[in-house]
Amino acid sequence: MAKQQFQAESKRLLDMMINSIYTHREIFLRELISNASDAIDKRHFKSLTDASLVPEEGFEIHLSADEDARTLTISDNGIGMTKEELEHNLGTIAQSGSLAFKQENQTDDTDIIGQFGVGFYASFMVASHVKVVSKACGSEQAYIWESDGADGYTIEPGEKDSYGTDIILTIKPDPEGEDEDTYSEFLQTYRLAGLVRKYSDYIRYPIKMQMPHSQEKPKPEDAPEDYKPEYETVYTEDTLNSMIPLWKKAKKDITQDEYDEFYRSKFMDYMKPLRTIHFHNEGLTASYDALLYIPSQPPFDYYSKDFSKGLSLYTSGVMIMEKCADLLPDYFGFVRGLVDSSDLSLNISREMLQHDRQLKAIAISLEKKIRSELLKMQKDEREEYIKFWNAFGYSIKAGAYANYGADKEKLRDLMMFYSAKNEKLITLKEYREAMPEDQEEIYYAAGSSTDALSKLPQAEMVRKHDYDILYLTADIDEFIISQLESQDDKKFRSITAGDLNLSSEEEKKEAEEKSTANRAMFDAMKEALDGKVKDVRVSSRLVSDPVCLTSEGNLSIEMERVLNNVPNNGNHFSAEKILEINASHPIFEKLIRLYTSDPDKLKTYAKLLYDQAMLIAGMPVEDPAAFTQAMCDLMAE
Ligand SMILES: Nc1ncnc2c1ncn2[C@@H]1O[C@H](COP(=O)(O)OP(=O)(O)OP(=O)(O)O)[C@@H](O)[C@H]1O
Repeated sequence: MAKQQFQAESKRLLDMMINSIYTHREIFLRELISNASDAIDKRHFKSLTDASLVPEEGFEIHLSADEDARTLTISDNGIGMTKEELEHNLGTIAQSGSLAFKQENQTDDTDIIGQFGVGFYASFMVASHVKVVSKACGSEQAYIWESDGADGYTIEPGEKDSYGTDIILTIKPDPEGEDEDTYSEFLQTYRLAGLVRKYSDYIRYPIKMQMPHSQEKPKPEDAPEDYKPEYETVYTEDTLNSMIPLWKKAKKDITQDEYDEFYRSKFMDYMKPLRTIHFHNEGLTASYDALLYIPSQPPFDYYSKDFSKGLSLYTSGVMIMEKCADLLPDYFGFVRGLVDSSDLSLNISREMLQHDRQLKAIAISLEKKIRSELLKMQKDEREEYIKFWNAFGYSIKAGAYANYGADKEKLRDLMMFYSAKNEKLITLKEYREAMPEDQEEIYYAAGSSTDALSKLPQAEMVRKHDYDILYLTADIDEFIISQLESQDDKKFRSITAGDLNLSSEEEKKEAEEKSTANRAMFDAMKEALDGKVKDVRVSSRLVSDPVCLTSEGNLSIEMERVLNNVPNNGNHFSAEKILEINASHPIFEKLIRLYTSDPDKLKTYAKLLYDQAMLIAGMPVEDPAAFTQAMCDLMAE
């Protein structure tokens, strides 16, 4: 048969595949074994309705290596491939028959691994020639697919006794002159057995291979007195994988490396997980094993609507749902892993599962466990927890804010905010516990960065009292804080809103008197600001800075900025702003003088002071050109 060309894109892909997708060429074996396991899963699935498809010998995968011929064969008694399937699945890279099978059969009732349609081609990283002999279940005829790599493949009729597939790799010759990085290792039984244990230990079907063992020869009857035992190599067919899924093994028998490797291969993450949570739960409605991971970073689409959360759901080691969303609340949507419960019926349909009482009970206990593990991490491994918080804190905060704060109490203790005093993230409880006796409220300031917030004029008075301030730098923070209202009886209070009650009665009285005495001047300034502020007055909170903006009412200046920045938002939000002037700053005397001598200039001063206060508050100046012009005019005087 004439050689067929891979599709043009496939050629390029194949080249990429061989040279760049995988860093370790040894993973070709994992890919081929996964394919074999998928193929058996498919036959297994079909055999549920057609008993004739159950193989007499049982489902199994076989490996055999021939060092002389330099061939490695991976055989399975799975579903096999027809001529068309060989053409379609192996002639087009990125064509996954396994994905199609799942879609056609509308089933998740299998543990099928393949989905991308690229794994098979990893063979070419180690093989110069690949031969696939396959006989599809129910077919009379077997077919042979052969290829040397990028220049194409052939398909011819062939001979095969039983259903299934043999993949025969001709292992590349070792490069001359190099003693490392050889290919021959992939012909050595111990190396192959090691790879199976490393990558494919949890494959549910036995992976068998003839393994050499050294055995003492029987002692001859006429053995001399000084007879020394002799040994010979015998071969036995061994099962290489433990088959017990990783999560079914005892925790003490699993190393962190094994957990990590399982995570990486199952969830396609090249980073190690931040935390592994493996536990068994005995429940009233359902008992289960769970193996959960907290990734070290969010997947690229985590904060988009394309992301779908969920845990794999197994019943007795068989996956019945790849991503069961109901097992995780949205705010813990970053958790990856699986749950295995033999209490769920195998025949249960997906629709039924979604409303299942057992499933709900599992979800509730999973949530509790995740929360308590996170709190444990927060307490005992703060550094790790900060990593977690930086990666997924937004998810927790959004969860606390969603649904009018329905879940906020569950999430409160997990939250962290930046403490000005400690110069690091702390919990609300920690803030509360460290509060001095005389501190009435929990202070916070919201803005774009901790640096900008530390320079807020309003912060000086709070710091003078030696009170801590939480710097809220994420857009959502202030909304959450207002939803949380208080922490252990102490209310949250923005340092830029309302009266902080931090000045003495005397100071307050003095400020009020000065405001009243200069009412006419302040009204003139307010008028010059044309509705931008609700009032101009003498400040009782400023220490050395000349001006600041504060707000009254529920909307803060920072909230105004956040809300107005929401795209396609038809409304314009406006906080009730107060321009506060420091009466002990020389500018105050100047304003008084201008009020009588040059009322027009007072207007310019009012606008400039307002713009400056806006800038300090991290807000844009409305008319930068006018602002600059007024500044320059003043400078030129
Ligand atoms: N041993 C096999 N028996 C039956 N079909 C197979 C076998 N190996 C591969 N196939 C078919 O070839 C397809 C392509 O395999 P390939 O390994 O390239 O991709 P995949 O397994 O679908 O996805 P992934 O890239 O995620 O592993 C599979 O989906 C499957 O339909």
